[in-house]
Amino acid sequence: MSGKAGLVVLISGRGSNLQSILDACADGSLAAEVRAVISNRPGVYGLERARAAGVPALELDHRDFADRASFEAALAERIDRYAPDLVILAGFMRILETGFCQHYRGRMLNIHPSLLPKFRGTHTHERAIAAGETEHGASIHFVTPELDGGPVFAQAVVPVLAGDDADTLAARVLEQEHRLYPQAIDWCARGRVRLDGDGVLFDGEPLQQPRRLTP
Ligand SMILES: Nc1nc2c(c(=O)[nH]1)N[C@@H](CN(C=O)c1ccc(C(=O)N[C@@H](CCC(=O)O)C(=O)O)cc1)CN2
Ligand SMILES: NCC(=O)N[C@@H]1O[C@H](COP(=O)([O-])[O-])[C@@H](O)[C@H]1O
Repeated sequence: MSGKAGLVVLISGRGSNLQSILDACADGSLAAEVRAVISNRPGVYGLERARAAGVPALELDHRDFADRASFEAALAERIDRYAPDLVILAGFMRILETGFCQHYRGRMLNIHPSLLPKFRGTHTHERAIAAGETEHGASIHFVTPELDGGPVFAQAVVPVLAGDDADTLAARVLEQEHRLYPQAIDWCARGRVRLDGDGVLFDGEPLQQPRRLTP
């Protein structure tokens, strides 16, 4: 037993957040090890990142299954072969059904590119600009059946600058995502953050507001 938390990371694309997690595990700033990476989309670059790090890289194409439930049953079976302490969604672009969420309740995290509860769903950067927001950012939350509705316990904030478009804002947020996710996972890996009913305990105390990453 290495004493490190075991992670299985689910992706659907390029995997830059996966890379930040792999790098943090390698430099020791994250007390965890990535035991496997699973993508619902074949051939994505995130799988190359996993292979380059010597981590098992699996493809499970949701389009090969008759329905969402059968895909998720197969996904859970593969995840559970690695007996993870935490399941990490890192750009995993499938809505998960209740049974799957309950199976991993309290040990499945997601990163969302907005300051939840603002801008749940997709196209968050465009929507933040259109809404005239002066601040935007990313959130880490426990995954529950309610899409992007799980308890948020960590956030990173960036300014929305004059002249920003979705791409420039997304790039500014992504830079902070790469700092935020490893820190948030480390808090969970060390038992400092725990799901408590519909809330979160941080060092045993109810968390009233998400912890914000210092700039
Ligand atoms: N039950 C939950 N499932 C998921 C959550 C969650 O909080 N509860 N977080 C998402 C991540 N996510 C945003 O952060 C998100 C992912 C996917 C979608 C979506 O509309 N997916 C479509 C297909 C899109 C595609 O395949 O390109 C779908 O599943 O039909 C919205 C938000 C992960 N899942
Ligand atoms: N709704 C989920 C969602 O939009 N997640 C977002 O997808 C991107 C994945 O990038 P990556 O593959 O480079 O980590 C990240 O910006 C993440 O916040």
